[in-house]
Amino acid sequence: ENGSAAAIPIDPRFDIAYVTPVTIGTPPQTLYLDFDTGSSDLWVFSSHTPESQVRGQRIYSPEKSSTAKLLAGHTWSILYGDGSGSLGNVYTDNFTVGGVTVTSQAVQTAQQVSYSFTSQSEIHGLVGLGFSTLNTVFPNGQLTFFDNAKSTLDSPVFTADLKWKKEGTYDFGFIDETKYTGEITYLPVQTDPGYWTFTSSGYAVGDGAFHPASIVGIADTGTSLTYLPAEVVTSYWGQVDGAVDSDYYGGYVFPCSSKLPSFTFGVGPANITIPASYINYAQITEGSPVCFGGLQSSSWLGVNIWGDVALKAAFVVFNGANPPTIGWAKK
Ligand SMILES: O=C(Cc1ccccc1)Nn1cnc2ccccc21
Repeated sequence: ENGSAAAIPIDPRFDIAYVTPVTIGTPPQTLYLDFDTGSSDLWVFSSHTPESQVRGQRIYSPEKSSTAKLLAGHTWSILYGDGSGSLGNVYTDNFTVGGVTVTSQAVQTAQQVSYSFTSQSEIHGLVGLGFSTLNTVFPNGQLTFFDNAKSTLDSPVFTADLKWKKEGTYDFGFIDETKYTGEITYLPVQTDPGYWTFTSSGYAVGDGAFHPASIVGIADTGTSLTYLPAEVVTSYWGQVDGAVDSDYYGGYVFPCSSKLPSFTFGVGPANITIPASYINYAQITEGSPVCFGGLQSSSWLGVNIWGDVALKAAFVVFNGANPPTIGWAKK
């Protein structure tokens, strides 16, 4: 059975993250979760999360679900690249998103969450859509929702149609031709260690010359911004008067009044252009004349990340066939 679900920005001012409604258990408990191709744990705020760490989030209570089963002796603990993290124990239960149901999905219940999760009341947990090799459940790693659902889908794919400051969609099992223009360019995916890793064929700043290059990076719906090699972001921000890479603000900032160039990245023989407006990410604080860039250096990360700033400029196909591929189309 195929499905389609909304990807809703959690903040109307800028696209920090997107959440998608899911139901867990019997009777169904509805939570809004961050679908994240950059990790592979499905975890939720729960009745096991200390009240001091819950601030407005909806919680999953397995004890109120007649279909919940404790996965005895299993625990999990995850640390994300931005330093946030969570840990807890594991149940299996019915899990439905956009009409696609997995009857025995591993649902990781949080017994601890870091402050950055406590502080974001609109995110009630995560659904990892990376490869299941990254799952942190011990002693037996669990399968992602997509890996469990794959065999019931018409096609082993899901697509991301994220939008700038608007609601987009995740589709499961089919490719909606009305959501993109032209052709989809498919690229090989490196599945080790478990991210959707692909190689971009280069970049251009604004209307400037295209620079052929091999930029290996991950397509990560769980990361807000896009982090690329220093030489790429330096040539981009070099075109913006007053832009500086600020230690104080932790990245490239620029005068909000600046006219930014667009940014184009190669996908095989094709390319995707990120409009300047997506790269004018946000004012440092409400009303500030200083703005934070959506394109940042990856040099301190050790990995290039095509986050939401890039993904929302395209229609992206995550093809879970063997071998997996990733498809990019304009829209
Ligand atoms: O952890 C990262 C990569 C990152 C972002 C920003 C700075 C350094 C590294 N993204 N991510 C992917 N899924 C996530 C889930 C929660 C938090 C971050 C998440």
